Amino acid sequence: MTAHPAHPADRPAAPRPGETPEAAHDAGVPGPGIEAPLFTAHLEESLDLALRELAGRGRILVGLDFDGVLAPIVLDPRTSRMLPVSAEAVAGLAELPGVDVVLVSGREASDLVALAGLPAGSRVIGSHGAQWGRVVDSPDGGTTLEAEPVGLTEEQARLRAELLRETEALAAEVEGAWVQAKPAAVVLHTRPAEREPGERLTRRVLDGPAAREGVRVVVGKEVVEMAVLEVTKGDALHQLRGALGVDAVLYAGDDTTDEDAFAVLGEGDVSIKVGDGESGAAYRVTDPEEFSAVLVRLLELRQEAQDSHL
Ligand SMILES: O=P(O)(O)OC[C@H]1O[C@H](O[C@H]2O[C@H](CO)[C@@H](O)[C@H](O)[C@H]2O)[C@H](O)[C@@H](O)[C@@H]1O
Repeated sequence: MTAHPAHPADRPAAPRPGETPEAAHDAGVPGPGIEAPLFTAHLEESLDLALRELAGRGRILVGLDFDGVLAPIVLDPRTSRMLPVSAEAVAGLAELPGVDVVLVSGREASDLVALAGLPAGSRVIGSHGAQWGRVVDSPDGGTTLEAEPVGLTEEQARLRAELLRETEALAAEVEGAWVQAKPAAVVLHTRPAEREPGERLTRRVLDGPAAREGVRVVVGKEVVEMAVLEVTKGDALHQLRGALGVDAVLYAGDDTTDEDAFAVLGEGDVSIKVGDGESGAAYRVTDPEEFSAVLVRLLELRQEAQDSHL
């Protein structure tokens, strides 16, 4: 597998001209404590170099989208699971000194924590930036989420209730389509529906409830998110990096909402688009499997950088 630079013009997912196996680094080599991935990925040299530079910085923030990045896309979001290699690499990174890990997702923070099994100390930003939380040790020996509830004004709560009612009424007409209620948003899911009825339904929802004043609309992968709060993953990531005072950030995402996060990154940061589609990210990998090799490589490089400072 090969990682490719992403570009606003959406470069095709083909091997780099002239790339040789010698030029590529074996990113499938596991770091200490990580079992060998079932595949060997060759990260593009420029991505490998960027990861090496990032790993050598003082304090770093690793920001990760969940669906389509850590967990492959599936029909039913309740059955999503992180790839085991990614889960181990994320846990390993979270335990290293000077590394902050944050999951940044459209999902609810509690949902993320339940699905991701993150170690204590990890952070979560759910609902596209509306919910901030932290995984902490719980008295029973496990972990739990510590998070502020999402606060809506009366007007926002009313709008959310109306969006839910209207969207559910429209979705009921299309087999397979369903509606997810989130603390600050309503989401239409069309992945399980037939393609044409699903697309017609998406248009009806965009022209109907989504067009209401005060609704922030994001069209993602077979989803239409209608939020009643003005938040973005980019604002949240920017705010968190400032609060932590980190020296550099890695952010990886696969969907439209992740573009806001890529946009707030700068020199010395690393942005990675996972999968197809236009992107402002600097690098691209093909899928969550290939991205797991990026995480393993970052873990390995950070451990190396740490050892060399001993
Ligand atoms: O920001 P993300 O972590 O990427 O979350 C965005 C949405 O992800 C989920 O939906 C997506 O993944 C589902 C499971 O693979 C898939 O069935 C759906 O079609 C995808 O759009 C989640 O269900 C949404 O709530 C998130 O907003």
